[in-house]
Amino acid sequence: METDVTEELLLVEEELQDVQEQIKVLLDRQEFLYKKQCELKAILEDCKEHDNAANDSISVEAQDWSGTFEWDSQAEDIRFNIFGISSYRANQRQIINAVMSGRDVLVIMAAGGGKSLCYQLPAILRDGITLIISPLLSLIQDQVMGLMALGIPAYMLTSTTSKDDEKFIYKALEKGDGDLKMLYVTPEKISKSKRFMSKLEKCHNAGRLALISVDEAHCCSQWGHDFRPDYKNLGILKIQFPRIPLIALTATATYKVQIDLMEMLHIPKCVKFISTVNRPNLFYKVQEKSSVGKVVIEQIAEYIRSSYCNKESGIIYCFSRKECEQVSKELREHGISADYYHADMDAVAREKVHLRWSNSKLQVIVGTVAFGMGINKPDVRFVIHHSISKSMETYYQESGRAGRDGLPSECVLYYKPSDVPRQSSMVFYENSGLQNLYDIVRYCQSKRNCRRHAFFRHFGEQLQDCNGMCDNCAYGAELVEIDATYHAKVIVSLLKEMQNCEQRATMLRLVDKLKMKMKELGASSKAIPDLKKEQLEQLIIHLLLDHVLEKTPISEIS
Ligand SMILES: Nc1ncnc2c1ncn2[C@@H]1O[C@H](COP(=O)(O)OP(=O)(O)OP(=O)(O)O)[C@@H](O)[C@H]1O
Repeated sequence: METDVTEELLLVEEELQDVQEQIKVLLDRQEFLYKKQCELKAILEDCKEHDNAANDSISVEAQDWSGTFEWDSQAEDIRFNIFGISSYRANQRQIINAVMSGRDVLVIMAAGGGKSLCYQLPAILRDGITLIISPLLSLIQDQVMGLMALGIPAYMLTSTTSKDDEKFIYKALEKGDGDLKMLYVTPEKISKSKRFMSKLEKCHNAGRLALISVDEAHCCSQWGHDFRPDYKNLGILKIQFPRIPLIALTATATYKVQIDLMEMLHIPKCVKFISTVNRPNLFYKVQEKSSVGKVVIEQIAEYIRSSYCNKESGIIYCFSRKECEQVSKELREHGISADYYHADMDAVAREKVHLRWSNSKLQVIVGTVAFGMGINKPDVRFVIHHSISKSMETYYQESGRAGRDGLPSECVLYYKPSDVPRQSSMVFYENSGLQNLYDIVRYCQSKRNCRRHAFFRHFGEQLQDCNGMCDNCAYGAELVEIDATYHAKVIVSLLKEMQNCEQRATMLRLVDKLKMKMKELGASSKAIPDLKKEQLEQLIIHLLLDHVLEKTPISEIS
C-alpha cells in the first residue's frame, strides 16, 4: 500500500514539475507577446501619423516652390545686400516663395535653422506692414534691435514702447504715414487691446497689411510644451483678415500639435514645410545619477572642468528653484563659474544673470524651465539635465539650446529612477502628462536603442543615421543580462497587496518592502540574484512602463 502511494506521489510530483515548466514557457511567451503588442501598437500609431502627414502634404508636393518666380532677383538682392546671407538654407527659399504667393504657411524648422528670414525677407519684399506676434519681450527686443541695425524700419508695440514711438506706430497703421515695415507685438496685444485692433483694421482696410507672422506657434496648443493662453485668441487674425497670408513658425510640433495649431489659427489649407528635427552636431548621452547629491555635483563639476577647460558656455537644467540655487552654489564651491536663474527672482536680477552668461562672463547658468524661449546664444557647448525632463518634447527643446552655431556640443541627462515619481506628481493633471513623461523615461532606461532614433520616432520622422553621436551608438554599452522574473513577481504581488489595503506605493516604500519580502521568502537560498537598490528601482520602472501603460490591471499581471 505504502509503495503504491509513494509511486503515485512521484507521478504527481513529476506531472507538477511538468506543469510548472509549461507555465514558465507560457509566462515567457506571454511576456514576449506583451512586448511585441506594445511595439506593434507604437509602429501602427507611427504609420497612421505618417499616412495622415503624407495626405496633408499633398498640396506641398503638388506645387513646386523651388521653381522660378517673378520676385526671384529682388529676393536674392535683399538676402545678400540687406541680410548679408550668401545662400539659402534648406527650405528657406521655398517658404519665402509660398508666402510671396499669398499662401498660409506652417514652418517647422529646428532651433537655429533660420526661421526669421522666412518672414523677414517677404516682409521687405511685400508692400505694406508685416505684423509679427512673438511670445516674449526679450525675443522681440533682440529682433527689433537686429533689424534696426540692418537699416530695416522695425518697431515693437509693448509696455516698454515710448509714447513717441507709439504715436508714430499708430499713425503709420491708421494713415500710412512714416516708414514702418515690421511691427512686433506680444499675443496679449491682439487679445486685449481694442485700440490696437481697431488701428490694425484700418491698416488692413486701406490695403496696407502685408503679412502676419506667428512666431513660436506651438504656444497655441495645449498639447505643446509652452502653452500660452493668449495664443489661443490669435485665431481672430485669420477671421478678420482672411486674405492676408499668415505664416506660423516653430522649432517643434508633433503631428497632434500641428493639427491643433492649424485649427486654432484657422489655416486648414496651409502649405506645410517640415524640416528634420535632427541636430547632427549634438551628442546625446544619459548618465547614471548617483543617489547621493554631492556625488552628482562632483561628477558634473569634473565633467565641466575636464571637457570645457576654456570656460565654454553651458546650461544646467534643474527640477526646482531650490535645487537650482543649491546646484549653482555647490558648483561654485568646486570652482565652476555658475549662477542660477528661476521664476522666483525679479526681472532685473534674472536679466543680469542672463546678460553675464550671454557675454560669457559666467560659464554656467543653472536654471529651471523658466530659462526657456529667447535664449539666442549660439555657442552653448553643453546642456546638462540634473533631473529628467517632463517629456521628450521639452527635453528636445531644452537640450537643443546647445550648438545653435552648428559646432559639436553635448547634451547629458543625469537619470535615476527615483526622480520619476517626483516628476509624475507634477505632470499628473496635465493632458497626456504621464504618457509624455513615460516616453522620456523609456529614453533614459534604454541601454541599447539609439537616442536620436527616439526623437525621430517621437516626432514621426523617418529614421536617419546617428553617426555615433549618442552614447548607445558610440560606446555600445556592455550589458549583463540578469533574470529578474522572481523579483518582478514579488513586486507585482506586493503592489496587489498595497492596492488591496489602499496603501500608497512610493518608490522608497516599495523597495523596502521588496527587500523585506525577499528575505522572508528566503530568496538568497534559492540562488536568486541579489539586486542593488538602483537595479530594483529600474525594474519597478520597467514594470510600470510595460504593464501599467498597457493598462493591464495589477490583478491581471502574473
Ligand atoms: N541661409 C542662411 N545662411 C547663413 N546663416 C543664416 C541663414 N539663415 C539664417 N541664418 C543665421 O542663422 C542664425 C539663426 O537664425 P534664426 O534666429 O532665424 O533661427 P531660428 O530658426 O529662429 O532659431 P530658434 O528657433 O532657435 O530661434 C541667425 O544668426 C541667422 O542670421
